[in-house]
Amino acid sequence: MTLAIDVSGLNKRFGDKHVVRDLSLQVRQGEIFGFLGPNGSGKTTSIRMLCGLLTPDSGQGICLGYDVIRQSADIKRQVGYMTQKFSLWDDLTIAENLEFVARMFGMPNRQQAVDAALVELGLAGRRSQLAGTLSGGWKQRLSLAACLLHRPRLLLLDEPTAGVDPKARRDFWEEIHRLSAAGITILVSTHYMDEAERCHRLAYLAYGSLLAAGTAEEVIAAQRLHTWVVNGVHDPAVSSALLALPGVEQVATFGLTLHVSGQDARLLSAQLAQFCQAHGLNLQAAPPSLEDAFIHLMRDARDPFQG
Ligand SMILES: Nc1ncnc2c1ncn2[C@@H]1O[C@H](COP(=O)(O)OP(=O)(O)OP(=O)(O)O)[C@@H](O)[C@H]1O
Repeated sequence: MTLAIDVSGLNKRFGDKHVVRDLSLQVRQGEIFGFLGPNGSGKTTSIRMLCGLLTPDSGQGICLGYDVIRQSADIKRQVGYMTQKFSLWDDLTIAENLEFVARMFGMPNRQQAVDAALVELGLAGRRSQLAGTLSGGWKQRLSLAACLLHRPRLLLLDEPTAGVDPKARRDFWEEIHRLSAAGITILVSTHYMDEAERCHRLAYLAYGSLLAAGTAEEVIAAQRLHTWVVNGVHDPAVSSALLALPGVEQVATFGLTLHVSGQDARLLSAQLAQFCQAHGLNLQAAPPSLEDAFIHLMRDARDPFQG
């Protein structure tokens, strides 16, 4: 197993805000590693520190064989960064956008690299289309092609599929898995559970601290939750009534079903059975989901800026 990233004790402050606290993390080469957590939890800041785009205030580590503090310029050359916003030129065609980026990187054999990227990302048929006229999914594909032009070994994707339809998202993830299989390491920040489940491993951050890391299965198992699903709930008052029962630690609503979780399996099942029988509700045991695990993780996390 080769590690692409191995860092420990990374910290970053902006003014008096401690945005990333003692981050220690290992990412394997060729792995798709997801970063999840609420807005402002430090995902982007962490990712940028890991790959030399931002200097940590303290800490140490290696990325792609280079020191994250002293050799950040060497790391940056090997990184492709796809930001949240489409940042190419609307009034250039797809091919012109890629040619422009290739020139900015000072790449030799520019035309060849652009033609290869167009074919690899399925953009060849649209090479003369203006970028501004593309749908969200195609724009995202063009952004990906642009950040792969210089053949990076590490790819950073910052909420890459926000606002993109489900079919385009699925296609995009197929592409990401193809790149990972070719040995490119991929760090991706996301708020989507289905994307989190497509990552090989993930980290959950809240208020700058790493609360959990591992495969989705490991993150779920570490919470030691037992979950029951209560079906056909139309009355919002049911949720608060359930939350007040002994043994119930959290209730999450998914449409007309409620996921009720706690760590004490016997107490939880006895209380729920009694409640559901009394209220004529259907009750089924279910494996806890990643979202249940994340909600549980957040229960004990405190926002230091809110006191
Ligand atoms: N350059 C900066 N200067 C000052 N504060 C910053 C800077 N960059 C980020 N922050 C602050 O650091 C905190 C963490 O931001 P970051 O973008 O890393 O979070 P995030 O988890 O990626 O959030 P989101 O999910 O909203 O993208 C936020 O409070 C943000 O306002």
